[in-house]
Amino acid sequence: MPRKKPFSAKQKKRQLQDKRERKRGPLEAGRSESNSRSESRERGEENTDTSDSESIRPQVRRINQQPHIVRPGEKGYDPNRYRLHFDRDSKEEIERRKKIAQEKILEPVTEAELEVDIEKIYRPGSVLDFPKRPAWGYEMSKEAVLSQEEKAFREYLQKIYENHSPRELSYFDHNLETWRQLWRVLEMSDVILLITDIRHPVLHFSPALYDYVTKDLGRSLILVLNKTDLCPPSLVVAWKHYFQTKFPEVHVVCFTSYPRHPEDEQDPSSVFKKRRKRRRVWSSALGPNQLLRACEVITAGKVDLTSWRRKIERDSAALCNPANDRAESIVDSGDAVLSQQISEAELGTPSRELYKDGVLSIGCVGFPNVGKSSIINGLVGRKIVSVSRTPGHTKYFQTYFLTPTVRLCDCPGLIFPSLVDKQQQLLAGIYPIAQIQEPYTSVGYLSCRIAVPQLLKLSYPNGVKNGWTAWAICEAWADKRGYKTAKAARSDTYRAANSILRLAVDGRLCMCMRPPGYTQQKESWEQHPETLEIVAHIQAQGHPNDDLSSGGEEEEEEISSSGEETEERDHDADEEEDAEETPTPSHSKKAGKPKMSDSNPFALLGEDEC
Ligand SMILES: Nc1nc2c(ncn2[C@@H]2O[C@H](COP(=O)(O)OP(=O)(O)OP(=O)(O)O)[C@@H](O)[C@H]2O)c(=O)[nH]1
Repeated sequence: MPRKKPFSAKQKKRQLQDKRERKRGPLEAGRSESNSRSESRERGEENTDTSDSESIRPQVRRINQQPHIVRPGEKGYDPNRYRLHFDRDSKEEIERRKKIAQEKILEPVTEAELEVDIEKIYRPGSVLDFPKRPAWGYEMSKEAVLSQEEKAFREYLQKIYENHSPRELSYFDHNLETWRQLWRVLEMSDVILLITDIRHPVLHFSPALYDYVTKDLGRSLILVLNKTDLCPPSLVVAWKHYFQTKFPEVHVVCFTSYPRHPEDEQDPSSVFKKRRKRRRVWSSALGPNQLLRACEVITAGKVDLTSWRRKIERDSAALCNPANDRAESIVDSGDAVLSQQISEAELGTPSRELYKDGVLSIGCVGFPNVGKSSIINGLVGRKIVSVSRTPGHTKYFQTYFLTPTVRLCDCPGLIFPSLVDKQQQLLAGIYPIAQIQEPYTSVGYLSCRIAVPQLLKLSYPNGVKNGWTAWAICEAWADKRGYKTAKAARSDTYRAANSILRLAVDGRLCMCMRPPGYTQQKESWEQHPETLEIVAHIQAQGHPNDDLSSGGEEEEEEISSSGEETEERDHDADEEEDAEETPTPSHSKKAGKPKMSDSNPFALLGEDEC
């Protein structure tokens, strides 16, 4: 018998990789075959001195694979087929950007460059559409429906790539399975909540989806400007007006799951503080009342929403009376939230009747990481959906009954194609940071827009005198945090870059985009009656941290070296878990004090909307 040839781990890895590539569809194979193998090598080169480069390489490859679609129960079924999937950059492109990051001295951009117009990035009416489900019916076989969808999806991608070069295109989702989730949510929802992050709302608002929902489906669309705690009230007001003017059929609601005081964002030391979210935080979300009001306007009495109103009143009473245990009050009041698995047959077609069985179905749709799951928790008043700072955490849609007449549906994050700068997308948190192929350009992009070296209190690293490059910022942050490579004990710039990007995505290094003309009219937005009213309201309610000891809603914690290390790992799913283990402090002392969470200051923005 011939002797077995030795087979190294590296060869085995290559063999598995080739096998996976063979399984991929022709479109994907054609596009990425040339650089797929070099990808891991290139990541290796990039991180030869990065201790965790080995573990990152397979992740980087994984995110770029088009999943091989096999049904549950069949051989080769891939439970991770809903993962985010984008086209990837070539090795040459990455090398080019890395060189620039090392050499180019960063210059701050003007304030006006932070302004973004949706027309420029989405080109409404162009091929930058989202894939729509081809017409189907129950008389068609499952195979026929699937193959028709696959064909339509291939054509959709082809059209985009025929009209735009990969360099000008944003990252967008190439995974048909994720779009299928959106189709299901659209088919079963009466109202669509399009959730956006207030720091980059135009990035997250697809005009194609707006048109499809309001015109083709004849449904209502509520735009949620979420995470309003991260941006000054004047900017929230300006964005609200921008969307209402451009998209007249949209209902705008402002929301935050973690209310905080505007003073906090001016405090540079807050960069070094980690906001730890505690169990009771969900009950203090700002916005449920306004969302209810928008739904009341939309349904115009066709659905009985009194159970939702009663729930909000009860939750608010429970919050004002901390002696009540929140969980008990929910169970006692019969508000246990039922999650529901929906079968294909139950979904119905887009033309299904509105408010079927007297139930209002609300579909929560949006980019990854905009806070869809957090909004669901905020509406329910407690954690029912897991939340993570890693985008793409929600993998498949799930429905929950908020009350017997209101059903919520959480959709996985979707990335619509656009022409927005990829760096802006990365800073908006669409891509798992641990899997970014080249993070330095994003650090440079951020540093041209906010004063990163000052905010992080960085000193020039050895040999740097003439100004900051993105690379030097990462080196200085690595030196400050003590990030060293395992092999050569050099400054671990790759890890430092990841750390800076995490701070940006979390909002501790906060970059906010602005609507066109905002800079010129900044003062008038700051003096806008709606802004002044909101500021006065917030100030009258006091600082939310005043009652931290009483409510246990959040706590700011200095980042320690080791603490950040835990955070650096990509396995940060379910960030609430830590907090759940932390005992909730007693809340007897300041129970009577008014809280910011008692009412939503953004409710002042409009009678029926914000
Ligand atoms: N500051 C702030 N952070 C928020 C708010 N809502 C959510 N977040 C944070 O944003 C991150 C993403 O929240 P999720 O609710 O998991 O977002 P998602 O849209 O469901 O994300 P996917 O599962 O990727 O689709 C988490 O780190 C949350 O803590 C908010 O109102 N304010």
